[in-house]
Amino acid sequence: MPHFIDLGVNVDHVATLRQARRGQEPDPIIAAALAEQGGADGITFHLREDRRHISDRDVELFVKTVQVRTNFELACAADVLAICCRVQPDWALLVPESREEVTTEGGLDVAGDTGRIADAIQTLKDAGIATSLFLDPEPNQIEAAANLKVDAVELHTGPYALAKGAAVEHELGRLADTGKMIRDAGMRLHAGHGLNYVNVRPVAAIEGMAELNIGHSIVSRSVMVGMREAVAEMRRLLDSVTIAAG
Ligand SMILES: CC(=O)[C@@H](O)[C@H](O)COP(=O)(O)O
Ligand SMILES: NCC(=O)COP(=O)(O)O
Repeated sequence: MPHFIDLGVNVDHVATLRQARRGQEPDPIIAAALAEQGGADGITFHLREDRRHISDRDVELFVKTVQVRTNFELACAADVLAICCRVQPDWALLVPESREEVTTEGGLDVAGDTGRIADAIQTLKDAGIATSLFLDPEPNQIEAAANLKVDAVELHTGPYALAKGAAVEHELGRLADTGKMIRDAGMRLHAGHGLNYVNVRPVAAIEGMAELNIGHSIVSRSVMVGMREAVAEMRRLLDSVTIAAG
């Protein structure tokens, strides 16, 4: 059966460019509108504790202006959690954060959770926000997520994106195996991190893949061809996988 994959466009790094001069442009709000015109099914944004790119102002405006799904990425930090519950995005994706990291390095350790993640999930649920966890493709993590009854798991595709040679198939296998666990547990299967125009199709072809969240590669392409076209190119790639799946 063909499956139609939602494309979530992460506009964090439009804000990275803006923050390089601490100015007003480029504006991620405008980028999000152009991404929608290019075919985005959702807009993803990560309000980090250090506010290195997306700002509180951006988040307030996204939820007022984005016409497709809003996906608010955050760590289990009380202040950001409170902002998320107040602005009411459609989705919240809990991710790990450390100040020293260049970008997200691994998935949440929900299997080793001492209650902090569970409490954050309940807070989000009480606020009526759909919940997703950013996890490594590890069976114990998926089992722990299923026990917490989250709406989706976003598999961390970073190791796949960095893999070379035979390791690529191994990483794809990990994603497919844990992807089946996620679907069997009744959760939506999402994936993201490090996906680009070259490596995306095998991940998109994983059975039951419902959504891919892609940011850095689309923003990078948009510097050359514009955001609308960069998103449209990625949209065409994902649709070609659906057609091939027939
Ligand atoms: C969880 C993930 O892979 C990204 O959505 C996250 O936003 C990466 O952090 P930066 O956007 O700060 O690189
Ligand atoms: N959750 C992954 C995401 O939103 C985008 O990650 P990347 O494509 O910027 O690596």
